Amino acid sequence: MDVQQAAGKITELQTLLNQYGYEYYVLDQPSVSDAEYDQLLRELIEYEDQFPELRTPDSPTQRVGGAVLEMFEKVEHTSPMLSLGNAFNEQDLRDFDRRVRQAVGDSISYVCELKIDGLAITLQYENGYFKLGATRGDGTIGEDITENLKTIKSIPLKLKEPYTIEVRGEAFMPKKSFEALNKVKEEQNEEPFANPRNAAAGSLRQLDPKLAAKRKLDIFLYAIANLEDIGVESHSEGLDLLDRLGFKTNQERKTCASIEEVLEYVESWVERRPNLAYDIDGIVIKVNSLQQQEELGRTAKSPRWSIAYKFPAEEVITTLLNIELSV
Ligand SMILES: CC(C)(CNC(=O)c1ccc(Oc2ccccc2)cc1)c1ccc2c(N)nc(N)nc2n1
Repeated sequence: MDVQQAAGKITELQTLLNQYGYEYYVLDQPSVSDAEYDQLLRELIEYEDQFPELRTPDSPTQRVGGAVLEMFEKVEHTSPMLSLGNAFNEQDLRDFDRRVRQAVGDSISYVCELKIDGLAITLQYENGYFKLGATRGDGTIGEDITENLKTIKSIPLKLKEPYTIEVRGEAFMPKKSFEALNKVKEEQNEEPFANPRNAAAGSLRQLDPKLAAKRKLDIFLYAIANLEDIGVESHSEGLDLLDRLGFKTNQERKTCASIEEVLEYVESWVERRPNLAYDIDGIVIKVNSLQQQEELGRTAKSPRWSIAYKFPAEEVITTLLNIELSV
């Protein structure tokens, strides 16, 4: 086979495998069996080994490529990775709503999102290609963990449109992956992880990407950092754009027209939380209109247009139950 024919075959396999990977890891709607996917991937690896000049950065074979690192390089975020103020009860949420309405008037729409219990990360794309991924760090300086993030199959190596965009999200370990990992650790007499968040943090801190790849991490994206470059009017429009570009966003989000609706949404998740495939530690509420976000502004650390409602920590409930049972 000459290089022209190989180029055609490689492009066809890369496109097919990236589409199958998107359906499986982002949409959770696989259209082919694992066996068929693995067979096509083996074929692509063979072609790329024969014609290495035809290997491209977005090829699915490039996900677990990185060498073992000595350390992680520091990286300065183009815009700060802000943190969220907390609300612990209904009154805190009503106070937040009152502050918002005093500042921007009464025609408000909120977006409610699950607060995934993982690690905040940022992903930078240039003309649609994944360039760099980093941890939050102190909000201004993080660590470059690009090679480890490439092993997360739901992170696209190439977007569906050639955007230059920086997105923020939460990397996490699904509950099933956490239980399987701890089972192996116990079998090997190793210290198990206390919770999926610690397991995800430990996995992303691995200097060898091959170890990170084994940890089956996942991600939900929840913000665009360079909104001024992207022409959207609302936060929910921004999230729909992320879906269109091929990112994985959390589909449980809900646009609410009032704080009453927000309170109902929060209440509904107290019961539904145990059935989720991943841990959440709260609900994030954001003012939807970007113009109103601008008017509300931010403090040095966090936006005034968003707040995180935190569920009571579960261990507190268990402890209280134990005390009650023991008396
Ligand atoms: C709202 C924001 C803080 C992200 N937004 C930002 O980090 C951010 C960063 C610069 C911004 O604007 C600036 C641009 C340039 C300079 C300064 C600020 C605006 C928002 C946030 C934080 C944590 C979240 C979480 N755990 N779960 C969900 N679901 N959403 C979350 N959202």
